[in-house]
Amino acid sequence: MAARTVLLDRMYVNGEWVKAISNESFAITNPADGEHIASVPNGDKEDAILAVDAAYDAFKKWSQKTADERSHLLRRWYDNILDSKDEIAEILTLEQGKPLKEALGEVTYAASFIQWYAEEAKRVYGETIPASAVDKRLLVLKQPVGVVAAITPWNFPAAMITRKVAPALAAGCTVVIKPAEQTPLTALKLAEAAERAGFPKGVINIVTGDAQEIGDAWLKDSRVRKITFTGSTEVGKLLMRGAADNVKKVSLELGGHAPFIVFPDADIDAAVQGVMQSKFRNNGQTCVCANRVYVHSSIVDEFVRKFAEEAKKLTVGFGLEPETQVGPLIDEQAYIKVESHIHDAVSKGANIECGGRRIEDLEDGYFVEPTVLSNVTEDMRIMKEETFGPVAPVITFDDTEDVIERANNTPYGLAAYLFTTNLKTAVTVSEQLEYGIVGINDGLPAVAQAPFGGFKESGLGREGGHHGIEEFLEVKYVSIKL
Ligand SMILES: NC(=O)C1=CN([C@@H]2O[C@H](COP(=O)(O)OP(=O)(O)OC[C@H]3O[C@@H](n4cnc5c(N)ncnc54)[C@H](OP(=O)(O)O)[C@@H]3O)[C@@H](O)[C@H]2O)C=CC1
Ligand SMILES: O=C(O)CCCC(=O)O
Repeated sequence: MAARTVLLDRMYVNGEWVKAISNESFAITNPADGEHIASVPNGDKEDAILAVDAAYDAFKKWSQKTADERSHLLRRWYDNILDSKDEIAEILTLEQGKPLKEALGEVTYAASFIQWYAEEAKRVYGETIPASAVDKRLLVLKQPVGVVAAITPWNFPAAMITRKVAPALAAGCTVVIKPAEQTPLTALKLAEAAERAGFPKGVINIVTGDAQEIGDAWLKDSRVRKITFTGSTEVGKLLMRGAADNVKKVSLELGGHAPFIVFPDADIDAAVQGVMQSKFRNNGQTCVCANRVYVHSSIVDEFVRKFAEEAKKLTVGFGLEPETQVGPLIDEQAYIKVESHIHDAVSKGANIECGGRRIEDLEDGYFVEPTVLSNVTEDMRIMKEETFGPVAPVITFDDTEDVIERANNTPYGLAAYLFTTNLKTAVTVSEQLEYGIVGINDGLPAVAQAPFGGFKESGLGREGGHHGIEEFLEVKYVSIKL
């Protein structure tokens, strides 16, 4: 495919498009073919601090604006993103690899958070509490926490930003953002759309560059009052430890290891459709995607046959080609993990029902055939670790209590799925799963108006819905003596 160059070589700080103070930059490449598509500033500690200076200054006025004023700007940002959605989606595909149709879906999904929080900005209600003295009045006010630092991953370069930034801005906070090194261009396009909407300078700032330097600078800066992060559990823990030094608030959306359970009474075709959506969305590089497929032994043969038939039909290729349904993995590291999970499973007795190999014709990127494994056992690595790739291990169960225990036997607790036509099974099993999100006969549960987040080591706090804005609000109690 012909090389494409994108002209986005500055980052956005204090309402200006700037280079790094060091004047250094780093290259962004297309994961499909390794082509250079842009260079962006390699920001460091100094750039990170300048961004906080800007956000801290802007906070004074932004937090004093009426909810209507903030709502109006958010709404304009939403409109601008939708007006540019084709351009943003194309850049997203170029830097991230996902098929253009999925990229367009992500841009629309990303915009939906801005639309939702443009409305929710107007519903930050306080409380009055009955006093125990006639001459007292007790009030509870909700106030913005202050400057928020958002650190985001490469798998959803648009939605993971808006899901954090829209509620923060709606609450009256200002933000400094560090996008993933692989996918800063989508973030910069979002900033362009925000600039056109007319946000005051310093309200939204994006610093591209060295993760550790920028992250450390923000952790140490006591003016940053909240860290909100999506990414690996390892980095999430590191940020949580760092945030302890000046007791910042923390929201973490970390790894997952979702069980997908198919009961004997399930509609098998619906379950196959659900697992296809859940497993192969973004090539399996999604923290909520099915990572372990538990199927009742009485229906496993039919399920595996139909699942493998559907997986084989998927067209793998370059995201900008219209027929593509599955793109490349993000990088070599991702491929090494996926390959090792397949290899380990096969060496311990798993059968490859379809896929299982890298696509050699597309050797400039890491393209892996959509893979379904059967005859899987609990001792395989894929049953314990997040794969982040297009591999579905199918394992059998016979007993409901046993499958619940196995599904819960993990440090993760983000999303779980169950397919059944029995109402009692649906209700009782969903209640017992130790997960923040449960899809019942639904492989795609996430929407802007619902809370997204995990139990256990999958994270802290919730994004989306009215819960999402609370993460950016302090509670102030005011006692008035008359
Ligand atoms: N929950 C989820 O949605 C995601 C889960 N993952 C999981 O994590 C694995 C590794 O992916 P990876 O991209 O390395 O995830 P990381 O957690 O390393 O990256 C996520 C974000 O954190 C930043 N970051 C990395 N190190 C630091 C640090 N010391 N201080 C501050 N910020 C930091 C990254 O910056 P930079 O890119 O510049 O390094 C990026 O912006 C995946 O295979 C997957 O299992 C990954 C992405 C998303
Ligand atoms: O992998 C992630 O963290 C993004 C989840 C995408 C979604 O909102 O479903």
